[in-house]
Amino acid sequence: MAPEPLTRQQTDEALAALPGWSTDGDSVSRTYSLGKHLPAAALVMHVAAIQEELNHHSEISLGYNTVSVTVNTHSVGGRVTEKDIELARRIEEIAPGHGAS
Ligand SMILES: C[C@H](O)[C@H](O)[C@H]1CNC2=NC(N)=NC(=O)C2=N1
Repeated sequence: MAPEPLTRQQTDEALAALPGWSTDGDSVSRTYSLGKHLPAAALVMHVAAIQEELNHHSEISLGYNTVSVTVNTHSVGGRVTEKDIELARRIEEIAPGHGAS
């Protein structure tokens, strides 16, 4: 069953517990800074593994020492759902271990 889109207020409330994450109303996103390129690339791989586990996938981009993640739920027409918040929470759990801030 497809998840229900969150209202903007529900999204804002969920992101209040996820510092650094923001929303434009249609997706949630965060950019992480890391010291160097390879640790940033390692974070991308770790996020990719989590995404496969959750079967929920972000747009993720790798810079020299940055990783940017943007996600919404395609199956409900590109709206924010609890699945996006769950992915954001999971990324927050592992990002500090990569030296990301
Ligand atoms: C068939 C497969 O389960 C779907 O395409 C999954 C895969 N990953 C997904 N990722 C995101 N962000 N939204 C989806 O609706 C989605 N659906």
